[in-house]
Amino acid sequence: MAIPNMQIPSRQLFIDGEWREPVKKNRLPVINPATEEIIGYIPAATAEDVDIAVKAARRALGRNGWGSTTGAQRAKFLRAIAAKVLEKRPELATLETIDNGKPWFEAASDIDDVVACFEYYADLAEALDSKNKTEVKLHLDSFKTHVYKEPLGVVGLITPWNYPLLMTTWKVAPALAAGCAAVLKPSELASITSLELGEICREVGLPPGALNILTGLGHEAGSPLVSHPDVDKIAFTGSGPTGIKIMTAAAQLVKPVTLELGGKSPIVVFDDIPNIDIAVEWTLFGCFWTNGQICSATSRLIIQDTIASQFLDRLLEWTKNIKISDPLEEDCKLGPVISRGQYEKVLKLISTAKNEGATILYGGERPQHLKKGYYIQPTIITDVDTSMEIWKEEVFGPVLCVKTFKTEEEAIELANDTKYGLGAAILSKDLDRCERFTKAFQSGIVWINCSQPCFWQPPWGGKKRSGFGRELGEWSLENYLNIKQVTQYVSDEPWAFYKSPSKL
Ligand SMILES: NC(=O)c1ccc[n+]([C@@H]2O[C@H](COP(=O)([O-])OP(=O)(O)OC[C@H]3O[C@@H](n4cnc5c(N)ncnc54)[C@H](O)[C@@H]3O)[C@@H](O)[C@H]2O)c1
Ligand SMILES: NCCCC=O
Ligand code: NA
Repeated sequence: MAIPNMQIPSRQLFIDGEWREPVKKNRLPVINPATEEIIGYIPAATAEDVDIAVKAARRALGRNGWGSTTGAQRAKFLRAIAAKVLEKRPELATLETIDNGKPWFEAASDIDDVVACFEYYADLAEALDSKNKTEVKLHLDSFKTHVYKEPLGVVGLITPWNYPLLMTTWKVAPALAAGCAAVLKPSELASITSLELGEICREVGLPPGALNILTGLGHEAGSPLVSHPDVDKIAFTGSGPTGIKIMTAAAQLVKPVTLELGGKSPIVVFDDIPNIDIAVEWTLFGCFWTNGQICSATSRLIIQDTIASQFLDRLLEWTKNIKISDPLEEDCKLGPVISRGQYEKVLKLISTAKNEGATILYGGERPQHLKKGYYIQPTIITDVDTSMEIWKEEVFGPVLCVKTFKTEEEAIELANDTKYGLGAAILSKDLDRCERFTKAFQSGIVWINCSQPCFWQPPWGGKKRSGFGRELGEWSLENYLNIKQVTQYVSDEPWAFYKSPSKL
């Protein structure tokens, strides 16, 4: 398929179903990480815009628009959004690529997941109609109790830059399916496709205020959204430090949050793997996909010592074969990281690893053939000690660190030697061993004989410093529902707790 060339559309904030200029009229530059050039501007929302958007969301819940829809009616809008996204797939993929830097074919695949997600939550929205009032059997006949599942209210959705439209969809689709009204604040480093979702919602006639999109800086737009007294919940995906700020601010209002944070996930490889090339490819994919900017990246390779030398030799051959290029080029498999800040952060982590005594087995620098753009070679670091920063800290770039082990106990200890708990992978022919590791891994996600495949039906999330709450599947719908107990006294007899005055 020919990759379309695109200029990024000039958009405003999307509030109450229309495009509106920010109150302070500020805008932020959009930078293409492959060229370091400014390719456009996005509106910069501030607290004043947040208040306007939250009021629009609240109105949407109250009037005969969004607030009184059935699940079946909401499903129609979600399916219409899915159809429009599919129609615009090539253009959205190109916009994603020039804004985020991921290879075009990866961006296109993300768009496919966006379509599937909206369709999936349309089905769940429809099913909700028969589940939003269910009886709970009691031990007494004098009462009848029902449980109502109703929209939680106005929800604030704050998303990162690594899968811009997909992370937006992971929140917007279930929130709308549940009947909430949403205010979305995408990352200022990659907001373009989220704004295009606003245009798609406008084109399909989503009732005004159901979805509002505010682009802008975290402290100028995200923070006021978290602290706004008329926002009922915050769903956040991003870094640990920001998650702590958000949780602290939300706590002042006893506001519920879900936090999908960072990770430093392990991939444990045993010497009984039936095919070394298959294992090597999963190891590469687990760390270098999405230009290495994956929350669940298995960025710590823990390899059995009996196979380590042979495995690393093969890993090197595969790594040298990765095509690093402008992400709009066919067959690009590694593009630039998102920004100059991320580029410098990743290189600093690599240089610290070297200074602490680790060996840069491969990579660690800008590719020679790419003089512009935030490109970093896929990097493999060995002779790593568990005290080193490279072992402990999330890089969020194409950097794999390696340690060997002799016994299962040692492998499990190394795997769990992290403050995070998002994903974990094990490659072994012995499925009983894989079951033992599945139980031993301190994580929310386990991959067996693979790494990273991510589907919209099962739950996604972690534990420890990777946050809490689960997205995707039916779990995500629950994030946006209020569970209400309704108990009715159905007896004609007096309650008779107090003596009736007539009997005194
Ligand atoms: N667990 C997951 O599913 C998942 C997915 C993607 C990324 N991440 C994590 O996100 C990090 C990288 O993403 P990032 O750089 O965009 O994270 P980030 O924390 O810098 O920003 C995430 C979002 O939060 C906003 N924000 C920043 N400060 C804020 C504040 N004080 N109040 C409210 N909002 C604020 C930003 O504008 C952005 O929209 C990595 O640590 C990665 O592991 C996790
Ligand atoms: N494959 C989706 C991973 C989300 C975190 O980065
Ligand atoms: Na960008």
